[in-house]
Amino acid sequence: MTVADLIDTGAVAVVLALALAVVFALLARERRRTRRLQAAQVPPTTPHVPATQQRRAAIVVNPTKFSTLDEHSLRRRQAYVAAVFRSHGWDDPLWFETTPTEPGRQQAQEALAQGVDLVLAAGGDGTVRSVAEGLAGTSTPMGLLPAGTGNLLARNLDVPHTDLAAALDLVFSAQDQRIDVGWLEVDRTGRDADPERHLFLVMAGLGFDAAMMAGVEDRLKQRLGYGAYVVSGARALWGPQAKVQISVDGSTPTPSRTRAVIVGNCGKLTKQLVLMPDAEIDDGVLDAVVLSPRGGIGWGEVAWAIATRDRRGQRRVQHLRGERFEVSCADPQEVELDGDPIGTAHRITLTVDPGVLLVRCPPLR
Ligand SMILES: Nc1ncnc2c1ncn2[C@@H]1O[C@H](COP(=O)(O)OP(=O)(O)OP(=O)(O)O)[C@@H](O)[C@H]1O
Repeated sequence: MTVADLIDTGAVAVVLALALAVVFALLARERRRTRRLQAAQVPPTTPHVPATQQRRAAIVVNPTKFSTLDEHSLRRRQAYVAAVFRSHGWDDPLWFETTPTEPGRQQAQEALAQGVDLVLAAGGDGTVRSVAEGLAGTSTPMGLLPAGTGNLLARNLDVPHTDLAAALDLVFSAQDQRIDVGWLEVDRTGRDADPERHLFLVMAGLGFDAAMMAGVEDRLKQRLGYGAYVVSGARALWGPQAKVQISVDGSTPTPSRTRAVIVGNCGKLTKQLVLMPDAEIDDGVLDAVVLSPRGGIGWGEVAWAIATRDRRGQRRVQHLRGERFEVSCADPQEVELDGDPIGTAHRITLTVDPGVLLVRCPPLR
């Protein structure tokens, strides 16, 4: 064996050793995590609370968000959640499953009819939004057990979105906060006599961001999680500008050529990425951002304005505030509701309903 062969063999051995070290470190971390989770899933002891004083929660679950769990793991998780409620002196929760046509509102209303003290939405932002439709205007609070990809409301309210035990802890330690809800009216043809009306909690809008959401394929979302939005966003960046007219609180519509009009009840996309730095979920107004980049440099300016949380706005990024936004467009544009694409429309109207939803979450500020 020559010296070169020895060096080659040595280098291969070092690389293999490093690769093995990484694999073992990852396995050890995974084992520690599993042990921690199993420890956390030991049912805690139950205090005695007379049955007549016991409170009860309902949990509205989107089963598609747990489809990777087998029947046994699903039952174990349900048993763990019930044990946590009992350990706090609550009755076993009532469980409701969503369906494609009844994604949460009806289940929340059924839970209300049964007199529950709290309704937890266990799913993504679509489930949360629909449960909120059932609870808005009532005195029953909504809690979150986030199980989606974006979990935008949970991120905005600082509710843990990757740790079931921490999200459950919050149910028993946090206070109820009043938040605003937004309403989106969708006129698909520009002449709809009876436009669809949807509640939103985070943001709704049309253009680039909606096209990006519409472009996220479910398979990619399962494989890449949040990364799927990045892939779709990269594809949607190069679409044409849309001719829109924007009216705020009844003002004369202002024409503009834009890539996106996004109206927010709150403004965070992730902890670091804040699209509307002034948006507060309990201030009784909506914030909006109008993005009008042209070409790569324009997108660079938009990215810089968002990354630096620029509040003043500039020619490519305009910030607006108001209680009622009307946006109409010459050609139909993709519309998005809390991160979910809902098809195209010629005109959307967005309004705010201040403080009508109680949410159990950390203090808002
Ligand atoms: N039992 C069910 N079977 C199939 N689809 C369902 C069922 N229940 C609800 N859905 C659909 O799930 C969607 C709502 O999903 P959800 O909001 O929980 O996650 P998401 O919006 O996909 O979240 P994310 O994008 O963050 O993962 C709705 O389109 C609803 O019709």
